[in-house]
Amino acid sequence: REEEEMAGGEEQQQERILVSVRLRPVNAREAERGDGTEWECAGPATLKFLGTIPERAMFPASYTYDRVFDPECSTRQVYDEGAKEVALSVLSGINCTCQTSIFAYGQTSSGKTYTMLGITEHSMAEIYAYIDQHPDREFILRFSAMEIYNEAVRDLLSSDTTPLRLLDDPEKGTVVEKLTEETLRDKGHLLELLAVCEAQRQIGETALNETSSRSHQILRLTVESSAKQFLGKGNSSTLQACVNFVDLAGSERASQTAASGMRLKEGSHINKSLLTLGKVIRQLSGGRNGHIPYRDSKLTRILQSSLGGNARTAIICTMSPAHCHVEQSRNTLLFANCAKNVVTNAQVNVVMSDKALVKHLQRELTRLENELKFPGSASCPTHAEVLKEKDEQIKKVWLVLVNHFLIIFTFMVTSYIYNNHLVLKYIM
Ligand SMILES: Nc1ncnc2c1ncn2[C@@H]1O[C@H](COP(=O)(O)OP(=O)(O)OP(=O)(O)O)[C@@H](O)[C@H]1O
Repeated sequence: REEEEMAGGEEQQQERILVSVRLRPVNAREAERGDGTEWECAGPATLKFLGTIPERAMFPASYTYDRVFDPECSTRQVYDEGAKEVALSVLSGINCTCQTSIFAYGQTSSGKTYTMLGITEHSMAEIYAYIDQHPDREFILRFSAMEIYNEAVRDLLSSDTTPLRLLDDPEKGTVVEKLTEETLRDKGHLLELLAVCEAQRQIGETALNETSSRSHQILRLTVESSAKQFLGKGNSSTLQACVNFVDLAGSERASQTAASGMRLKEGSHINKSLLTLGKVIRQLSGGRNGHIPYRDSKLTRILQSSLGGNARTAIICTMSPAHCHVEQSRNTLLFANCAKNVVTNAQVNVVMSDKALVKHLQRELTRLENELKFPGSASCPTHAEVLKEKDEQIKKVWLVLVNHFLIIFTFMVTSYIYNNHLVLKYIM
């Protein structure tokens, strides 16, 4: 029955990016400097600028998002109210050709990694809990991980540090060539791989953060599921989806991070790609007119489908409440303001086998023929009208049946041509 309900396949839902802001507590360094708190949460969705500096008077006094979290909020609460809905949509078949993504964005030392670690853990735990509660379905989970360090893409599940190339695939968009994809045995296996990623990621010390992430990290979990009772019978359909957990490197001021040499170079790459991300978001928030500069950075190329189009996305913007970071915090909020105006279209997709589709249509035909033979209800005015209506319905079903045969045939011919002749373009 579940398989039957899935017939028809695709449904579009227009929605906005879910945007929340998390204030972290003042840290020891900021407290030592005697830096006061410049921001407070005035309700569940409003952030207030306390405006203690006269020259900041032109800043907006308050900002509204889907949710704001004060320094006392736990990561669990941030997950529940700012990410869970998006993360778990991976289980309802939001299409894999679109991207379900959760981003952490903010200046260096504002709490992105702290937040994303928790969000990833909670999401994975709930995905596995869901799998345990659905023994009637067969799940296949695959995991991959990459980082973008100094504009080079690196596989975090491989010890080979050779930069990976980006390819333009006509169907999937930008794909990372030769990226390792592990099929997960169980939750323990996933935790092992997460630990490998943590160990492999580029971390460095700056004046603002002892363990500053020097790269953008993208963890990707792909979930495929089918109903067990239909498996191997040729009439099964598969739900496919994937979710990205994106921990961006933080924007930074060289004067504040006291960066020089290697750290300075890293900082300039980070700022450049974040600038492109900002431009893309700004352009998208204006209704996607004109050129959108996705190709100006590896980050925006890889995340293109998460940002516009066929996507479901949550962004958690992290902020320090301290006085010394007001300028950077304001930039973060400007980014958040643009992000909340970006509209995406999530498609719920079911990959249905040809046989399943034909069977479904045949069953519908039989049902209509039976209704015609045994008109059970007296609600129709005349027998002739009933017959005419049923005739029309049968014609329609036949038309749909013929159409689907044509689509399947065209698809098979196109696949044949594609497999034999089409070569992906290689573009770095
Ligand atoms: N909400 C929070 N509650 C308590 N501690 C936090 C919170 N957010 C961040 N921290 C602490 O602040 C420090 C910096 O956090 P984190 O490394 O997550 O920042 P970041 O934004 O990822 O920085 P970078 O961009 O430099 O990598 C860490 O020691 C972290 O434990």
